[in-house]
Amino acid sequence: MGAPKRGGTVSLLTGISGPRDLDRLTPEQLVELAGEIRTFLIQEVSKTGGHLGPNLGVVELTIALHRVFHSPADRVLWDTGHQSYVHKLLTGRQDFTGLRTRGGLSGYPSREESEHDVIENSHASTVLGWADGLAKANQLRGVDQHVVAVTGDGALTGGMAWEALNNIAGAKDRPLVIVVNDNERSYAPTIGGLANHLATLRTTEGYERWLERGKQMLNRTPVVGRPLYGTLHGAKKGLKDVIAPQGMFEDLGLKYVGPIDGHDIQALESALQRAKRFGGPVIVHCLTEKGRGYQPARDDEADQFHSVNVIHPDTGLPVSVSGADWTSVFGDEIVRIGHERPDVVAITAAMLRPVGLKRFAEEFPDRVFDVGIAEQHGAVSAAGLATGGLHPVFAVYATFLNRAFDQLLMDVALHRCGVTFVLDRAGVTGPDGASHHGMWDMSILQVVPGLRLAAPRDADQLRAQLREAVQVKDAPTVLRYSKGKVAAPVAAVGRIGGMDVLRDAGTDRPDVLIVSVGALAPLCLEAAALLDRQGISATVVDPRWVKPVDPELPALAARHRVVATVEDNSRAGGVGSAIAQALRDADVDVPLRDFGIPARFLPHGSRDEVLAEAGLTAPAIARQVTGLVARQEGRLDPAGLGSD
Ligand SMILES: Cc1ncc(C[n+]2csc(CCOP(=O)(O)OP(=O)(O)O)c2C)c(N)n1
Ligand SMILES: CC(=O)[C@@H](O)[C@H](O)COP(=O)(O)O
Ligand SMILES: [Mg+2]
Repeated sequence: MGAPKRGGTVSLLTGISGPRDLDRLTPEQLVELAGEIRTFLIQEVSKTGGHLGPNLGVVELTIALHRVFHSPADRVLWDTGHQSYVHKLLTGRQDFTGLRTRGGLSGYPSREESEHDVIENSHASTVLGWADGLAKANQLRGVDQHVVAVTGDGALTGGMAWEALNNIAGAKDRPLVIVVNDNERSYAPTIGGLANHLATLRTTEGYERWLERGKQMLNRTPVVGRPLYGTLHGAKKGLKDVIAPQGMFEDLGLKYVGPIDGHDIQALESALQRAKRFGGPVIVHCLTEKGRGYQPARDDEADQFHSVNVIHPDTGLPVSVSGADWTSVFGDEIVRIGHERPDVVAITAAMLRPVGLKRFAEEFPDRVFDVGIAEQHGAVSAAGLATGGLHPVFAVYATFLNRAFDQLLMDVALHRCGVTFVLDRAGVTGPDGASHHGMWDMSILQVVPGLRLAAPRDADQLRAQLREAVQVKDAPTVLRYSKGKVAAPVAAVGRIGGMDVLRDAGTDRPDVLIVSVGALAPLCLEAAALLDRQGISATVVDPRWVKPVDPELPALAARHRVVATVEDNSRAGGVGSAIAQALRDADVDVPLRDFGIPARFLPHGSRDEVLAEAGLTAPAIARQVTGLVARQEGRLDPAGLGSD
């Protein structure tokens, strides 16, 4: 029944090896367990970093869910999954020492970790789609299984959530429990009409509590109470209409239960039991508080500790302050541009601060649009803004642009709209794992006619290319840069066409042309130095704008024996592929080796660990290039290049 806690009392949490261990706990013990979990989260996530605020907000909700529903026989699905730490604690995973690091627990559900986990994708607004599909499968196959989808209020601002709700509401006989974890925030307060409507529903909070208390009171007087409760319950609908106007969920045809105090385990269990028995789709609207029980999180106006780095548990202050990052370089430059260009406006998909638009919003409050977690809408509305005479700059994480590809292609590019997309967290990000690596943008964007794509190598280039981008009025422009600290400045030693020469080979018949994309310039220069030690001469260029391929590049390649392209993007269809095609189109027959991320899902770990696993290290590149040259010339043994 659990190991002794400090001070000799027994820890309830360590006695939980699976959800069924919750069944034997008394209501008092459940409250005590919730306290232990909060203490655990604060102590452990402070050491590793992670989604502390969201998880502090779902402690009681997760306990109630796992008491009422029997995972994995029943399926409990999490939207985005960043709030699944408590779920992990209750399903046999209590070693958080390696959270989000190589070999440690993922920061999101993971099928590899547990049979209790289903959705690994950390892109928001997908849970209702998953649940709809699972419920349809169960109905078709006659599987007796409860499906529970937990979605945040923020995730409900995503279009896919409403596509799913439209389907779910259309099937009144298909059981499905939707839990809305309403903490009124995404990072910042959730925007839009939905948030306003949820607020209206919240005001009927007294109604449910009144009903709950009435039921308890009347149940205490069975002779009179029960018939009276039945009368009252019968009057409930009319009463509710008086106290609380019909909500849109009920207008859609969904049974609505709530709002429920999301920190009252008994109220939650009562509501979930009602939902469990309901023979069709039902919404349980739970009111929770992000960061609950941890004052530094509650005081954090920005995002209530949505995602923290390593912090002091007592104060919530960061243990170390990182240097200038790509995001802040962008954030400062877009403000300068904003002062010069009144037509420039900014768009964010519920991530104003994470993408660096806080200062722009402070300086130009009327010129920044938070569209909610709605990247598709962000892209289409950008086409509208451009058509209306403005120049939108849509700042978004590279991986989240994936879902707005069609809108970028068919709304922005087809209509030749001057929209600038600024992709933060491009390339390998690291701790957030497979669905967060921004490794696809330079592949999918290759097919967009007219689009111009830049990969700045350092802060100066980011500032310069951002300015070049917002000058383009008849096509989409894209800038993409990594997560975290900005790369060390790399000066050009010359220019060929639009390409910066970063290293001259020092001979008029160099062996290797290395095409360095974006932030990997230092890595490419290091590889060139290793090659030089082998007597292999290398030119290093940074194309700056990687799409379209610089017209001078084929001729430059023709003056070398081999070409190597190096990019922090999938190899499949990336910049290397585009350059290879340009060489073929120019009849330049020079062997090309494209270095990039293999076309597979990469697990979480540090950025350097994942890049190394992808073969993106200087020794690995130099070794392979040596082999290529050797094959060309029957020269040198690549083994002489040292280890990674
Ligand atoms: C498509 C997409 N866009 C942006 C994000 C970044 N993101 C992660 S969590 C989050 C806020 C989610 O808010 P909500 O659904 O209310 O959950 P809460 O954190 O409040 O529990 C955002 C915007 C994402 N995961 N997916
Ligand atoms: C869950 C989610 O999508 C984001 O909160 C993600 O964790 C972003 O992390 P960083 O902002 O730390 O890159
Ligand atoms: Mg929320």
